Amino acid sequence: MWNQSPDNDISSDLSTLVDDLTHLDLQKSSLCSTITSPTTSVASSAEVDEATTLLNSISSYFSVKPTKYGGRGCFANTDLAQDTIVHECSMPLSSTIARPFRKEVCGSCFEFLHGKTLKFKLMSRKNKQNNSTSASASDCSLALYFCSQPCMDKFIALDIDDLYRESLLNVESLFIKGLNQCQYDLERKKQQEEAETEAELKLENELKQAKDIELFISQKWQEAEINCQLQLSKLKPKQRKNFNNLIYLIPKINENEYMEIKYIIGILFQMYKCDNCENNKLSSVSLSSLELQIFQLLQSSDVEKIRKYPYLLYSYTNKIYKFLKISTLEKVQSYIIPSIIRSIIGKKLTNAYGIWSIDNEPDGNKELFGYSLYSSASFFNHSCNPNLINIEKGAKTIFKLLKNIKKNEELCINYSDSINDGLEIRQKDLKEWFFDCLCERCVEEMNLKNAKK
Ligand SMILES: C[S@@+](CC[C@H](N)C(=O)[O-])C[C@H]1O[C@@H](n2cnc3c(N)ncnc32)[C@H](O)[C@@H]1O
Repeated sequence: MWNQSPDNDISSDLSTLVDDLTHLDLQKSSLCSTITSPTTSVASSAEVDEATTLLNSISSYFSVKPTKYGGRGCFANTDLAQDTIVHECSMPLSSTIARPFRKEVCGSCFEFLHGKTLKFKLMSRKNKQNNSTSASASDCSLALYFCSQPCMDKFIALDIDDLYRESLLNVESLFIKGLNQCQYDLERKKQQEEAETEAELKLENELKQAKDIELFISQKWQEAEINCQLQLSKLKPKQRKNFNNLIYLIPKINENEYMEIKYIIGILFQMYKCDNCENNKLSSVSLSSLELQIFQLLQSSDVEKIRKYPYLLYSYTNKIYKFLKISTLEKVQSYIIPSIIRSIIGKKLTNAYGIWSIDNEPDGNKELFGYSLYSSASFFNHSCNPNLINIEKGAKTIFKLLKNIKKNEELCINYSDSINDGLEIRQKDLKEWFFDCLCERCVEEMNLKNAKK
């Protein structure tokens, strides 16, 4: 779904500087250390038990268990009646809105008022501090938008020391600065674009030739870390604090990358919050802490995605990672290490839910505003004959049974827009989630097709 090619823009080719990847001294917070690399996790039996307990705390209506076609799914604990609400998430762990809709879709409840600019604006508190490290410091026009005062208040209440607000405004400001920079210096823009295309193609070719693609991807992430550290090490600690010295190191990002960075910042903020909030008995903190623990158990699909869209490796490592590493506020810096950012991106790929306009557009078209991640709602598999539906009510999402269900039956939603189509179209559509659909309906139709041959 998020597969458009990134723009060609600023980058420096420092990939040859990497000699020894093992000498990285990476700091990890308590939460970071429990997030394993997306490809190299070997769980102990105690960890497996802990994970099972956690997954089974999601709902009393179902248990998360292995499916016969691979991976995990949700299975009814008892017979259940149609219309039972088997799961409910009050808000996502993180969400992101596409840039064109940032003033029109509420930052709290995702309300969209037919394209009207929302009235409630939250600006940076750092506007008056000229020497701040925040990029949003001098730009009063930057804001986060909400549909109502309660929505804005809710956002403020969930924030800590304005960290989330300032981080999001930082991204906005840097995105705009990147656009403006190119506008004024067309020659530089052209050169940068050419250099970037070249670096991207080089990486794609190397990727195609790599014997071990997973190892290659891991190495590129480590190189990205080293490159960032190298660039930053050229600045004195005092210089690093002045945002104007950093701005030229920050890659220009495209709109997909902008959206992804905002989603990542949301997760990083939740990590910071859970690690640092003194009063973690607050219901909002304990709720996100649970969702965050479940988040660690989600399936990651970055290798499959990069295999299909090789240009994304460049986007992830040389743009998104670099942008985060150089621009992100100090408090979340310790979370910006390859394993964490890679894992956040990888887990989004097959687990995020689209944020859509409600189905009442005059022409019947739904518009995609962005995406959100609800960890505890990420274990429902797809079926072309679903027995469960997810209903979005603002930022809240509920899961309701479409049929009566027998004990041990799998609860499945519909991921695609093509369940009314034939087998081939459905299978092609679902390939975007990197799987061959093995739901009962597909298996039956495949068997029928094979019998006719
Ligand atoms: C949101 S996750 C669902 C939970 C996942 N099975 C797990 O173990 O984490 C989506 C992924 O589950 C698998 N999946 C979902 N529905 C499937 C189906 N009908 N047939 C085969 N695999 C499916 C695919 O790997 C897909 O990318």
